[in-house]
Amino acid sequence: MIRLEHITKRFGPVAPPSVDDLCLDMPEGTTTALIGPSGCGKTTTMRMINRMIEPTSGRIVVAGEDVTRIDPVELRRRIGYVIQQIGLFPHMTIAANIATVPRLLGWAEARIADRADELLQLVGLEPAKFRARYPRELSGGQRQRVGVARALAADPPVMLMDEPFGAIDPIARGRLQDEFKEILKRVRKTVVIVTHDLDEAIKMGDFIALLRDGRLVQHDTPDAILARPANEFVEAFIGPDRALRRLGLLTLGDVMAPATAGEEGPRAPSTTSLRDALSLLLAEGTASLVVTSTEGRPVGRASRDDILNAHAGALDAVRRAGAEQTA
Ligand SMILES: Nc1ncnc2c1ncn2[C@@H]1O[C@H](COP(=O)(O)OP(=O)(O)OP(=O)(O)O)[C@@H](O)[C@H]1O
Repeated sequence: MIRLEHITKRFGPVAPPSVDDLCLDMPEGTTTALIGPSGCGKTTTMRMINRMIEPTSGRIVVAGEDVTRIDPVELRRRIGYVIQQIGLFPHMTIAANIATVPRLLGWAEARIADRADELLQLVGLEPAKFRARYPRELSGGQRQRVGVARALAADPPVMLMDEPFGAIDPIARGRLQDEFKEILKRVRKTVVIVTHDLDEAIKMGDFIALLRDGRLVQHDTPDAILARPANEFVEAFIGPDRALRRLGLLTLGDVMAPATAGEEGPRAPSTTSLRDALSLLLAEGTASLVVTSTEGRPVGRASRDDILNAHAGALDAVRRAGAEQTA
C-alpha cells in the first residue's frame, strides 16, 4: 500500500504549492490513475513516491515504511519506473537493458539471463529474436514493452508509470494497454499511472484520483466517477459523453449470448469494450458480432441491441445518479 499523508510541494519559498495537502491511499495490488489538467501536479506527486522530488511537508509511506527513512537508491530498486521516452541505454542490448537492476543487485549471470527471457516472453517479445538486438532496431511500441520489462526485472512491489503509452499510436496503444492489464493481473503490483487521457485512466485504473491545482478533487472507482462526478469541475472534465464512456467499462463478455454452431460475421474477442464493439459494428455495417476467446475460438454472439440495451442501462444509471445528486 502507498499512503500520501498531507503532502505539500512548493518549488520555491514564495511559489504557490504545486501539490497542496494531498492525502491519498493506494491499496496493495491495485492500479491508481492520477489524472487532471496540465500542471495540476500529477508528475510531481508521482516523483515524490520514489524521492526523485522531496515533499516540502507531509509523509509518504510505502509498504509501512516512511520513504525518507529509505536510501533513495535502495528505494528506487524497490519501485519500478516507466516513462514515456523510456530512455533505454542505446549501446546495450535489449537483454542487458532489462538486466540493469538485477546486475546492480549482484544476481548470478544465469539467473539474469533467465529473467530477461522470462520478461521478454511476458511482454510479448520472442526472446530468441529480441534479446541480442539494440534499442534502435525496435519500433516505438516494442521499446515501450522493453521499458515495462526492465521496470519489472527485480520484481518490485510498486510500479510508477508516467504517460507510459503516450508516445505510441492509438491502435498499438490500445493493444499495449490491454496487454499490460493482463500482465498486471498476473504479477499483482501496486501501480500508479499518470495520464492526461481519461479513457486510459478508466481502462487501466481500479481507482482514479483527479487533481486540480495540486488538490485532490475526487478519488473513486472509474464507474463511480462517471456515474457520480463530485462537482461541476469533474463533470466538465469527463465531458458530455459519460454514458458512452461507461460503455467502455463493459465488455462483449458481459453481454454476449452463447455461441451456436457455424457462427459467421465479424469477430471480436470477449475482452473488447462495448464502446469499441459498437464502433466495429458501425464500421462493418452488420447487426451482430461473433465473440471469440483470446485464442480466436467462437464463444458467443452479441447484437447491436444487446449493446444498446447495455448503453440504455448505463444512461439510466447516469440519469438516476444525477437525480439523486440534485435531490
Ligand atoms: N522543477 C520545477 N520547478 C518549478 N516548478 C515546477 C517544477 N516542476 C513542476 N513545477 C510546477 O509544478 C506544477 C505541477 O507540475 P507537474 O509536472 O506535476 O504537472 P502535471 O500535472 O504532471 O502536468 P502535465 O500534464 O502538463 O505533465 C506546474 O505548475 C509546474 O510548472
